Amino acid sequence: MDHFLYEALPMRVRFGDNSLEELPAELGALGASTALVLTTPQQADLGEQVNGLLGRAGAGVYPHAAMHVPVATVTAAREHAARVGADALICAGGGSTTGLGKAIALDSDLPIIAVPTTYAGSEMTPIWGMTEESVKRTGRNLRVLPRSVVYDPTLTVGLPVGISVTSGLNAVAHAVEALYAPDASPVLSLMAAEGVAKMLKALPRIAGDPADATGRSDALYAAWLCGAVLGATTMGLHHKLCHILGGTFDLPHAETHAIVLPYVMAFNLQSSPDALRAMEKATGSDSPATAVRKLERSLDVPPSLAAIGMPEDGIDEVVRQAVDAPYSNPRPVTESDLVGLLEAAFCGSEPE
Ligand SMILES: NC(=O)C1=CN([C@@H]2O[C@H](COP(=O)(O)OP(=O)(O)OC[C@H]3O[C@@H](n4cnc5c(N)ncnc54)[C@H](O)[C@@H]3O)[C@@H](O)[C@H]2O)C=CC1
Ligand SMILES: O=C(O)/C=C\C(=O)CC(=O)O
Repeated sequence: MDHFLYEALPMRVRFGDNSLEELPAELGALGASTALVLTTPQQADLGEQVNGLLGRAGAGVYPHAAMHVPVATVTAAREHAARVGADALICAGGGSTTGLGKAIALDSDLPIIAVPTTYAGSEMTPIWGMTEESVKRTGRNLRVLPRSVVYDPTLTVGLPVGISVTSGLNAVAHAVEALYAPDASPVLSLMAAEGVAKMLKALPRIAGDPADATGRSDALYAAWLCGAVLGATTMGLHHKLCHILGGTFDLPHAETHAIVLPYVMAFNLQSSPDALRAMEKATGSDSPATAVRKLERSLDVPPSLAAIGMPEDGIDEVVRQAVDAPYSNPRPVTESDLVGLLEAAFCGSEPE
């Protein structure tokens, strides 16, 4: 057995269809009396539903969460939470909504209950992120870790197939990087491999029928596993590139992850035999990067970074930022490696 350190994160999870109804009990378990519900503008109706469920404990809905957590949005949200006297936050939505709650909690210590409706996995991590002047900063702090997570697969049925697929691949990316992280451990690797296998099986089911109950439940369970391993390990090259791409060009988070993933897998897995073996098993292929890319093409994931709006002359800037402040990685990364990888992802050529 390897030598490793495993640190469990303190958190409660409720999982299952209609578990949203158990939200008031979760708020009670926190000892909170007034919760502000955060959503994106697109999910304001869900916010109203959640606020209604809370009865007198509902402090209203703040429907202004935005992708990549702009600092100006955080400042306004913090002021609003203080104004309404909230002593807890409910984040009902995807990673953007959880991210806004975390940014508020970073300064205020307000406890968070997350009700995830995508597969991003932020609800399982102490990682926060904020974007200012086109630069995304991230950090880790246990203050932002949700105290409780309510996973209700019925809330994901309306997630459009396109976002379901790319969000699921965002989750897979967390697991891939956890498999070769410097702080990987056997327990986390089991969770990561199971998360990948379950997610890759669930996505075609969801694409075939967005209301498929097994597909939705398995995908959300996989998202939990993948988010948990992201929260417990150090991110590598893949996440670094996606954070730069998202922050610098305001590219959509999940699509960016989905597009970049097979290229980083092709680059990194050969340097980590254990991760390679786990991914071969999880994908059922002796070429996991090709298998993931093939699945993406069959599920209509945008084929390239160019297709989601990255400017071609942006590659140099991404390389500069990635070299300036690298994340840990199993394989040493040179500038010319990065240029090659980004050019391939930009054009959508086959990952080598
Ligand atoms: N800190 C962390 O550990 C992590 C943070 N993130 C952050 O999360 C953000 C991206 O989150 P995502 O979940 O990919 O996207 P998102 O939260 O921006 O959601 C994408 C869109 O889908 C809508 N939506 C969400 N769930 C829906 C549902 N069930 N039905 C219909 N519409 C729905 C949202 O309202 C939004 O318009 C990024 O800022 C990223 O950095 C992502 C992963 C981990
Ligand atoms: O890139 C990811 O999916 C994981 C972490 C983050 O997005 C960090 C953040 O909250 O910005």
